[in-house]
Formats: sequence, structure tokens, C-alpha cells
Amino acid sequence: MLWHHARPLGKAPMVVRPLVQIVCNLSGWATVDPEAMNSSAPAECRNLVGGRWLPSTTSRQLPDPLTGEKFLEVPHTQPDEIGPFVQSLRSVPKSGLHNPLKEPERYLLYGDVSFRVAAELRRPEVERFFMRLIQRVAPKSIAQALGEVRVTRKFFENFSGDQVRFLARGFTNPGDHLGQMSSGNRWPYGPVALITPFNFPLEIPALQLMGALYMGNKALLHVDQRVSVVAEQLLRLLHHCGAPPTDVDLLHGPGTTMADVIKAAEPRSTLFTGSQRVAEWLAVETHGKVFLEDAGFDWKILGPDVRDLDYVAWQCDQDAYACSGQKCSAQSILFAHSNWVTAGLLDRITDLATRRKLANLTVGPVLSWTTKSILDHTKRLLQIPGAKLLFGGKPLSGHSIPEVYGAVEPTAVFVPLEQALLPEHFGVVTTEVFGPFQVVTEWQDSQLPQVLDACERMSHHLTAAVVSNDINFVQHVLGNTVNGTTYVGIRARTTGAPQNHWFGPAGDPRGAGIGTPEAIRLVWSCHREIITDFGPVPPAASLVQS
Ligand SMILES: NC(=O)c1ccc[n+]([C@@H]2O[C@H](COP(=O)([O-])OP(=O)(O)OC[C@H]3O[C@@H](n4cnc5c(N)ncnc54)[C@H](O)[C@@H]3O)[C@@H](O)[C@H]2O)c1
Repeated sequence: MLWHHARPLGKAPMVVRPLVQIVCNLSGWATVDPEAMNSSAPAECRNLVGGRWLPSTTSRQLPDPLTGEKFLEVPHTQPDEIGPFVQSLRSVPKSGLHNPLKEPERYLLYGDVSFRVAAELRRPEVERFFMRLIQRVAPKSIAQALGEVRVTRKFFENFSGDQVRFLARGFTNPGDHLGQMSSGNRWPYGPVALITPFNFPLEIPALQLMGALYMGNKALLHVDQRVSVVAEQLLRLLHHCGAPPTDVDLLHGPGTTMADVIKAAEPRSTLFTGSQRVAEWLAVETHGKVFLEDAGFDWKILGPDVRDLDYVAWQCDQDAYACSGQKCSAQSILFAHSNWVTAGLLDRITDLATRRKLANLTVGPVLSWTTKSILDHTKRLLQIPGAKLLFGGKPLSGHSIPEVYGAVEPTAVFVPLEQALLPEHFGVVTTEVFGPFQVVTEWQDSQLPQVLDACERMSHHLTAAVVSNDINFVQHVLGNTVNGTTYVGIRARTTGAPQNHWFGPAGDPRGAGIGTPEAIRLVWSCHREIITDFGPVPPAASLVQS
């Protein structure tokens, strides 16, 4: 049993119930059982602040996205409880917890912690624990949930040993005279905030949080409360593997409470992953001290050279509908050259998409759009002249997904290119639907400028795919577009945010990245130039006043 004696500062004493640790095969760090969370034994969460796990005065019971049964009890932290979180962030100096000239041993510590976490995540029971926990709160197929755990594990493997210290690698330049030398250093921001959405409850918090810690920051983490139980279990695993408990605070609860902490604590930098609406609000509120990974309206262009039809159709289906389309990298619009349409690509995609089933979670609940809002959007698109429903457009049947969530069949609406480009339609055609939904259009050779015009006019530039092995075509499209993560070649996809390449938007100076050493250095550290000038000094007679 793990007992929580502490209570929030300045609050009346409260009865703190014990959390039962799941000791079985998880070395005693886990406090929830993904298989047993239900209305009679809901999983319970705790905030973490100043190294202590604490409840809040009120909590919220959240429904199982598949059954509607209350299965999770999460602190519903209120604005009058933020004091300890604000104090905790404010106590961190701008020079961070470590930097190249302060406690460099901590780079090594985090290399070691990463090694241990990776080793734990390699154990089948730990891998399954996180896979099932992800599935319970953000239902996705076994392959997708397992993929998330494995990407996370490989990320920890990548930053084991000396790799954390290498992240803080600098450079030197010879100076103008003896004793002078300039050096570029990666410096932390000190107190930072990290806000992540529901769709990748383990991978996004883990990869961004570790980047923050590696570079010497102290982070306040907030994850969408519907899935934040996963991040809490990750933190418990981190502590088990040697991470100092005071390096990260965790705030469960409404996003608005996190907003209050940010206003009061003024973190030196905030990384936000989520909707465009909140991203823009944070940018103003923090006076621009943000890195953003927000909306993804992601395009795929199929070039004129048709080949490997089955593979390309399979990848289109995966990109649009895996994880029920709830990846920021999901294929939002498909520009298919007419050669592909003639070859039967759309029929093959239809065949694949209609095979998706709730039973194996190849399609499932949509957490940020309701059924009605997706079907209304579909209807709105179908009013465009020449538009037609390719497949879907119906609610899922025979399920118990609660009404607060969406449940629709994988859906595709065809919109003629010339209509999509009209100003009165362009906005609705390029609205990101965070669910199993895509727009499909067709283009002829002479219409490539219009396809590129559409890409130019989109507001966000996250992922893109140019499906072609025609190097001249590929170069032309690449040379005239900007998306931050762009896949090219006959195997090009829009989804896939692994640990082995940069993932993030381009074309926006606030754009963040995730996963690689470059992403970590960009988001979680700033440049500090140190010019050493130790002498010897020149003779006094040679000094000229200017
Ligand atoms: N670009 C990327 O890498 C990426 C990755 C995943 C998701 N997304 C985007 O996320 C969106 C889906 O998520 P959503 O709609 O649930 O996002 P959301 O913006 O509603 O929520 C994201 C997070 O912000 C918090 N939040 C809400 N209001 C806040 C406020 N006022 N201040 C501070 N935090 C606040 C939420 O609690 C949650 O943790 C999609 O647009 C998707 O494209 C982007």
C-alpha cells in the first residue's frame, strides 16, 4: 500500500485515501490496473507537486469511452489550489536545474534513468501495462497502442548513456587575440510548462517531458485529464528508475486551471500540443514564449505515375483512418491524379475502410468531435456542387460509446478541385476533422498549379506526402511547399511520428519539433554565447581611445 499523508498547502485537512499499488509484476510502482478499472473500482489519480503526490479538493469521474461506465477518478484541480504549483515553478532559477557549468552530473543521471526506463519498457508485462492503459482511455487497435509504447521505449534507448550530455554539445571559435575564444552553449530555460492532448497519452508527454528534463529544465506537465492517468504512471515509473521526484510537477484537471498557473507562474517557455484555438490563446497570454504543435490539416498528393496500387491504397486507408483519424498527422485531403482514379484506387480504399470494425478498435470513439458534429460537417461538404459521398457518413451502430464522444464510420467526401478552391468553400474543405474523415479530390496534369495553390492557402503545415517515384514531379512539389514533415516516394505516408525523425510543423516561427536531438535542442534550450577573454592584456601604450 502506498499512503498519501500530505495535503495541499493552506487547505483544510482532508481524508486521503490510500492508493493500492499494483505490485504483481510491475516492481511496485504502478497504482492502477488497466484491466480492472471499472465503476466499482475506478482508477484514481493524484497531482504531483514538489515531489509529493496529492489529491485535489474535488475530483471528476470520467466515463469509459467504450461503455460510458465511470472508470476513472481524476483530480479536478481548481484555481484556488494552484498555489503550490506556482511556488514550485517560481522556485526554479532561469539557469535551470543543470547546465554545462552547473551540476553536469545530472546529464549523466538522465542518461542512466533513460537506460533503466527503456529496460523496464522492454519487459513484456510493462509494455502490456502501458498498451492496455492507453487502449482503455484512448481506444485504438492493439497494433497502434503497442506502436506508441515501442516508439516511446526506443526514444528512451536513444537517450541512454552519454547521449543526454551530447544533447548539450556546444562549439567554439578562435577569438581575435590570445586568450579569447567564443563558445556556443545550449542553455535551459529553467521553469517550463508542457501541455499535451489526449491522442497519444504516453508518447507525446514522454518525448517532450524528457527533452525538457535532459536540457536542465524543471517542467510542469499537464495532459488532457481524460488520459492523464497514463502520464502519471509514466512519472511513477521514472521515479522508480531514479528520476528526482521534484524535477517534474503534474497538474491533473481542466485546461483552464493550467492556464491560471501559466499566468501566475510565468514559465520561461511553454510547449503546447493541441488545438489551434488554445495554441493561439497561449501565444498571446505568454507574450509569444511558446512552442506550438497544433492543428494538422495534412495533404497527400498522388502523382501521375501509377504503380503498387494495393500498397498505396493500404497506406491511404492507414493514414486517414488508423487511430480513428485522431492523429495530428492523419490524411485530411487526398489529391489523387486522375490516373489513380482510373486505375481504381478509390474503390480499393473504400473496400479497406469499410472493413474497419469497432470490435478490434480499427475504428473507435472520437474524443473531441461528437457524432452530430462530424455528420453535420459531412452534410455541409455534400452541399458543394459536384460533391459526393464515397463511403461512410453514418453513425456506428451497435455500440455503447457515450454521447459526449463521436462514433462514425470511416468517411470520405469527394469534392471537385475547382469547387474546393473557391473562397466560399475552401475554409470548410480544409477544416481539420479530428476523426475518421477525409476529403478526396482529383486532378489532371494541367491542374498541378491549382493543387499547389491549395497547399499554399492552407493555414497549417504539419505533415504531407508526395506519392510518386518521378523525381522531377517530386522536386517540383517539394520546391513549392513547406510542410515540416514531408514524406516522398511511392511509399510516402502522412502518419508516422516515430523516434527516428523530426516531427513538427514548418512555416511558423513558433513551430516545435518532437523526437530527435535537433527537436529537443530547439524546443527545450536556448543559445548562450560565452566569450572567454583571459588575457594576456596588451601594453598600455598601445591602447587607442575611439
Ligand atoms: N501538431 C501536433 O504534433 C499535434 C499532436 C497531437 C494533436 N494535435 C492537435 O490536437 C488537437 C486535438 O486535441 P484537442 O482538441 O483535445 O486539443 P485541446 O487544445 O482542446 O487540448 C489540448 C490540451 O490543452 C489543454 N487546454 C485546454 N484549454 C487550455 C487552456 N486555456 N490553457 C492551457 N491548456 C489548455 C487541455 O487540457 C489538453 O491538455 C487537434 O487539432 C490535433 O491536430 C497536434
